[in-house]
Amino acid sequence: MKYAIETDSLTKKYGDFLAVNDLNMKIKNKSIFGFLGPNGAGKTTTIKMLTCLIKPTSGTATVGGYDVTKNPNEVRKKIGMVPQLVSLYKDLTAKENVELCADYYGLNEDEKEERIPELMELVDIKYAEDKLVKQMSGGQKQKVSVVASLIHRPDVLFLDEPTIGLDPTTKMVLWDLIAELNDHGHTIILCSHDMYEVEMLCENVGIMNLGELAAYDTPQGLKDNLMHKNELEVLKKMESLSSIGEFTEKESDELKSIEESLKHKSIPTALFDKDPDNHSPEYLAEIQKHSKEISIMIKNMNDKILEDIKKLDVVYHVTSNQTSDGTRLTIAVDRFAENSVSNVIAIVIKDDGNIKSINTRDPSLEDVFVDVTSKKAVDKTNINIIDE
Ligand SMILES: Nc1ncnc2c1ncn2[C@@H]1O[C@H](COP(=O)(O)OP(=O)(O)OP(=O)(O)O)[C@@H](O)[C@H]1O
Repeated sequence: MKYAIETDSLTKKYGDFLAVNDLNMKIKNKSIFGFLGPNGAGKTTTIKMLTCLIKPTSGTATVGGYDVTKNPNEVRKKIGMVPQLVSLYKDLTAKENVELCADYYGLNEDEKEERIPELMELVDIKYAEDKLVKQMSGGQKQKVSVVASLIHRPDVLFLDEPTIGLDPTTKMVLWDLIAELNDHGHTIILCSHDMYEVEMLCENVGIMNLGELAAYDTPQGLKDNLMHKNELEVLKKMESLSSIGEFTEKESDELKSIEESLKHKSIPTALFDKDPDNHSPEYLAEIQKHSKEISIMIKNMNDKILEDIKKLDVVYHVTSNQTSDGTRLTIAVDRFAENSVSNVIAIVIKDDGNIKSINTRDPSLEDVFVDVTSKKAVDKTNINIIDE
């Protein structure tokens, strides 16, 4: 079998609302597949159809070679699911939870005796098998969940944000585990908002947006497709007051404390870089008095630069963030358009010479995600909830 999962025009409507629209997707057997998309994109609805929790409105899907509508019981034997919110019995021990799951799948005593310790060893949770779930940490519970989901040796394992909320070390242990499970021949469907996790683990990635499969490729293939976009990052120093031209400069020892107090008010602070030791108390008092106006003036300057940059037809999008040491402009420009980068830089320099650094970088999976999902959702506030 080449594909663990194949969908054919798979569609789900909640009332009139199309949650999944005509999904055609193939997931290679024994691969790790990253399933991405913004909140509400339709991932969970798709997974629910593939795991036979809800029925498609139209279209079909096969999982492990079985049709989800015609042979749901066969599909259920082929799959395991680790939900986002761990669903274990809190008053039972880890081992008791796993045994319950084994009973659900009809394993006999010999099978239980063989598989439970084996899996507990594999995910390194055997040491805590007699601990009550309510006394376990998030990472320990997640591992018990994984053991429970694997007890019937499913071909296809669905993991819904398996590492959310875990510390970096436990995350790495789970990443190793996911790779190891894949080495053991399990196909893994990984829903995650962690781009690093997806990029590191997944052979292929599908990005859902507004109920449709908006992109599907290897992580590198997705990034290559974005190569026409070049990300330009400009870090501007805090503007000096002299560049705004409102105040005179004289010496003062109070400079640092004023700078600090302005910092706490989240107002740009490096207003003093012409000659930092050269400000009079009157001047500094004046700064404090006018700090609100000053920050508005600086914002207006930045807005003007942004407007000028946006007018260039080689620019896809611009964002501006205030950081503790200046303004960070992130500008996506057309890499292949003539002079695209230099035209943008010319505007930034002309309007404001306070440039600290300018860098370009290649697209990341996060850039791909933003690009693919930038189509905005319609207002869905009036949609009725349909119980399934
Ligand atoms: N039972 C339901 N009744 C009505 N609408 C629903 C129902 N379940 C989901 N939806 C809607 O279907 C759309 C897709 O939801 P879904 O849960 O599949 O998204 P998702 O991609 O999993 O999002 P998230 O990342 O937030 O979990 C959303 O707009 C959601 O509001």
